[in-house]
Amino acid sequence: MATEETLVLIKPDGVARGLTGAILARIEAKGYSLVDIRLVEPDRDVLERHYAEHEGKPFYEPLLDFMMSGPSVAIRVAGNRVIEGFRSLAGITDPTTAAPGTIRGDLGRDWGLRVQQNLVHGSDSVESAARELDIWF
Ligand SMILES: Nc1ncnc2c1ncn2[C@@H]1O[C@@H]2COP(=O)(O)O[C@H]2[C@H]1O
Repeated sequence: MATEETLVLIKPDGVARGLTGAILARIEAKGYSLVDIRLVEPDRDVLERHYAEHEGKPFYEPLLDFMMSGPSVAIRVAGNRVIEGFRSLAGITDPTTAAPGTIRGDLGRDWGLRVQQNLVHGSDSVESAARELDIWF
């Protein structure tokens, strides 16, 4: 089976809180490879493409504002079954109830804002990974 690739984003909250190193360490400790990495300040066009499926949802505009509030780190990560593996490592969307042991469960919480600041993003399928890697790299 060909090695899979996924897009991981360390979102502005993770970068601003100085958690980039801790999050990268978890990805590496799990045994995945960092293939490419860049610090990005995405414009609205990039985010509209990335979050197209969420357009019209109540959190859409707050989400785009949040994602433009500071730099993110975009990482191309490779490994066998890395798409589901990273999502397991990240934990569920809501950082308050994400399981301890996961990135969101250990390092995140709800700050009472209109958007869930949940530290990381990981592609959810082979198709999404290809599409998102093309947007960010
Ligand atoms: N119900 C929600 N309320 C606020 N923000 C949300 C909600 N659901 C998803 N999000 C945010 O929208 C993002 C969409 O995908 P992400 O994996 O980047 O992480 C999600 C959260 O940051």
